[in-house]
Amino acid sequence: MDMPMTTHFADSSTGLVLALPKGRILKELAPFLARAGIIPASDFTDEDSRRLRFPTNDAALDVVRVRPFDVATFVAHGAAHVGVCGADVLMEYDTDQIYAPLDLGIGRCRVSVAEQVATAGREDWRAWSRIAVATKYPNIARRHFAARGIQAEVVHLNGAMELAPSLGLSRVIVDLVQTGSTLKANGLVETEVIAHVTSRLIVNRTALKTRPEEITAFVDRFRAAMEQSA
Ligand SMILES: Nc1ncnc2c1ncn2[C@@H]1O[C@H](COP(=O)(O)OP(=O)(O)OP(=O)(O)O)[C@@H](O)[C@H]1O
Ligand SMILES: O=P(O)(O)OC[C@H]1O[C@H](OP(=O)(O)OP(=O)(O)O)[C@H](O)[C@@H]1O
Repeated sequence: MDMPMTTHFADSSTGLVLALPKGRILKELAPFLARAGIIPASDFTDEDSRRLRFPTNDAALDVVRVRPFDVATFVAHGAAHVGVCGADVLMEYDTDQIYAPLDLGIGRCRVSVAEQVATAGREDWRAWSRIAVATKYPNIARRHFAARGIQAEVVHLNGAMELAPSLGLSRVIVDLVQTGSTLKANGLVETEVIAHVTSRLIVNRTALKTRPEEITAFVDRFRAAMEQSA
């Protein structure tokens, strides 16, 4: 993703900031945090709390709770030193400022192409030079179709992609699929898997260079918590 990359580190006398995604990953992540001995302030899991930054039982670690895509933005800019996000977000964000040392094995799903059951297999769009694609992953979609010599005309949506084909907004969608029930409920069928997705622990590369002991200790703490659950 093209963006000016500014790094905003507080000096190294301040603690680390861990960016976590609100929503479904956070629920799956909770046992890992507990096993890693990270206990955020009690209102962290309170959906009604308006607080966004939370101290933890470790005076050298604060947690911030942000939208899943924004975890990558906070970590890439160094506003957070470490974070957790889906591989889908990393593929879309596509920056060398983020290092992803640990696959947490949670948030398992795939990024796929889907189309209407009614049209699937009738006209082969694979021979077309352009195709309209509804997605919240414009970069992934463009790259995927470009590799097949097809120009993706992206309709950028933030949700409810499944409505797009039946309402004439696009021919196909690129979205996350886990059980397939959302596709099925909306008359769609998965036609190609672009990538398998799990959540990753991510690290800002500059922080890894400037604060190697702290960051390595943090990654090791997470790795140990994962091994305990294996
Ligand atoms: N059905 C699913 N099964 C498993 N993992 C999923 C599924 N949907 C999303 N994920 C993973 O969880 C991450 C966050 O998805 P989630 O649906 O919680 O947020 P979102 O709807 O993308 O966020 P926002 O509120 O910003 O729109 C995704 O980036 C992906 O890695
Ligand atoms: O294959 P399934 O098991 O049906 O899961 C896939 C659905 O999960 C995600 O949506 P989510 O539930 O996160 O809602 P969202 O539209 O708010 O992202 C994704 O965008 C799909 O719509």
